[in-house]
Amino acid sequence: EVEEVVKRSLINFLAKLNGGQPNPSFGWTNDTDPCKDNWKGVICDRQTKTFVRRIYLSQTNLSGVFDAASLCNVPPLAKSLIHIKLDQNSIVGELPAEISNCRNLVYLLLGRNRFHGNLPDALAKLRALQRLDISDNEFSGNLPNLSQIPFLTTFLAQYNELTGELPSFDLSNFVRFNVSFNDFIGPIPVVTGQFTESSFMDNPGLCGPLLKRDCYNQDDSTSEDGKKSKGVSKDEILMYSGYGLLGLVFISIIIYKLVKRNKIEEKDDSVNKVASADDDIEKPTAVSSDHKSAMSRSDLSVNSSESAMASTSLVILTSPVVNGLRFDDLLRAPAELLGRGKHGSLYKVICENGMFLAVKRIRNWAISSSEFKQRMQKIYQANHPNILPALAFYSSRQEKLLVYEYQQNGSLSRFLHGTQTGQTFDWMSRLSVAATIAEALAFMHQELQPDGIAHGNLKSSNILLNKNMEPCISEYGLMVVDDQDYSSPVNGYKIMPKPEATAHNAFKLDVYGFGMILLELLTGKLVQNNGTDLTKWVHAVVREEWTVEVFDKALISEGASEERMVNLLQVAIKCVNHTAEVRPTMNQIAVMINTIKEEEERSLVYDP
Ligand SMILES: Nc1ncnc2c1ncn2[C@@H]1O[C@H](COP(=O)(O)OP(=O)(O)OP(=O)(O)O)[C@@H](O)[C@H]1O
Repeated sequence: EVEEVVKRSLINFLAKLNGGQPNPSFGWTNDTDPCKDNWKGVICDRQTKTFVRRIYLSQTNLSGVFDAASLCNVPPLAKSLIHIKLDQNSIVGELPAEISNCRNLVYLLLGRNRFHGNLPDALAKLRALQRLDISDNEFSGNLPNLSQIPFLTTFLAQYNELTGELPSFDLSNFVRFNVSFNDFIGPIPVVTGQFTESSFMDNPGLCGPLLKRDCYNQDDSTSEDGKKSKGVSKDEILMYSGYGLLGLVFISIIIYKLVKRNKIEEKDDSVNKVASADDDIEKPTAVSSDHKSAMSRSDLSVNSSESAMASTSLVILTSPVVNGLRFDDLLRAPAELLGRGKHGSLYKVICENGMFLAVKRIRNWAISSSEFKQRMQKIYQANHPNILPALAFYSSRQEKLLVYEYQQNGSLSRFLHGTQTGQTFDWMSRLSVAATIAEALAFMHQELQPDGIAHGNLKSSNILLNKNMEPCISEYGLMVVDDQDYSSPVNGYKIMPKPEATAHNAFKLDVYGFGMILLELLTGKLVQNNGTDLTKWVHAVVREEWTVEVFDKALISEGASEERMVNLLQVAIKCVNHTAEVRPTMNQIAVMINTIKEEEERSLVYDP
């Protein structure tokens, strides 16, 4: 059931929208449940029906105020809400700054109402926002810096009284954009492709080639002799390009010298930079994760033209942690290579503010930048607490960078197989880890099924333990599973399913990977064990008869329930079935594991 506090706040929210009166015809009442009792316009998550995802109250004769605080200052609601649609009503008042606490909002549609006043600056903090419609209201003042919102693709603000300059939107990302019929001034953003004058019309102060209004001559449109000046003269262009050329030569010389010096210094320096210029010729050997090298600073690890261009193009997703971080900051920071796989390298990077980041660098991934961005957007929006979110990303044709928070407690693989930990990993903890990962994956699969985005590389080294020792799945969706990936062993697993190229099978491949993680948890054995294949071995042992031999000795000596270990083993065996089609879905798996976990919990309560 939906939490009581959420229910109360929703009822309060609707009463304010309705001019202070509760509206019984909407069915939002104290004695009913928002998710189970058909509250008008309330849509909840499909799986558990316990959290409110969308509020759709378009065209419902609402004429009160939008009390954002009663939605967004209530943490569970603020976290779960992704859509708010209130367009085509007669809502009055301002848009409160509290809206920025609903940080997972993807749609905010407020068009065709009677909102007035300034838009809160905090609106720009809605990092997940994709569609913002404030059109046909009476909003005034300047726009917040909405160009900071990485995935905004629809912005409709026509028919308001907005003033000031437009933020520097990158219109190539937009599907719909309209700021016409306002009082904006200054240059319009660079317009590519589909947008025409109609997106900007009726703003007398706007200028730019599209509007046939020259921005250079806005204030001083006539020269002394009364003729219209043509902006920058030919002579000036020649003069400036001369300076530019000279500058370029000068910079190239400096760079050449620095690179030379840097290379000499690098000879004895075992430190790896996130992007060293000669990375391509480095031998592709994996460096063990406990490789500890002396850190040193290097301020030239990428050619300057790339870094200059890139300094603006790191897309920051979660602002508070990495705000202001630039691509070239990353390249310059001291870094330690943690691993180099078939698909990319992973670096531990120390930021200037002392924060540790993990930066995944993927080269030559044949995916266009816009496709990649869309993919990141989808994953970011799915948003589950046990999926490690990327803090930022960068994409160019040659390489993609993903920035994650570094997890000091390492991976599940290290925890299970590492010798140094000295901590016991008991049965209940293993079962909880399995249940948590299963649930998180089931959630992600459900959210991302329509887009065909599976994890693609699920294994115990991609399950990280956060500071509370809870498992978090990292690198979700960084691998597009294609024919080739199926035919060659991924993850170092010996037995791989036959080539199956559909997106559907990418999800089944995750199920296989999850099954292998279960086997690791149960047996305590490494997946890649000098040719001894874990699934083959497990199958062989199991074929004989159900036997305790397969289980980790630590679990046996702890006295873990054999019955429940066998139950979990059966789930694992279903997951690693050679025929992808007969493997269960992650949702079914999550249910099975939860049942086992509940039985375990009951036994803990009742057993003396
Ligand atoms: N955010 C992170 N914090 C701490 N350690 C991490 C983080 N991400 C990955 N690691 C660890 O760094 C090591 C190297 O990671 P990397 O992703 O390169 O290796 P991999 O998962 O074995 O291979 P690949 O994912 O390329 O198939 C792994 O042991 C992994 O557990």
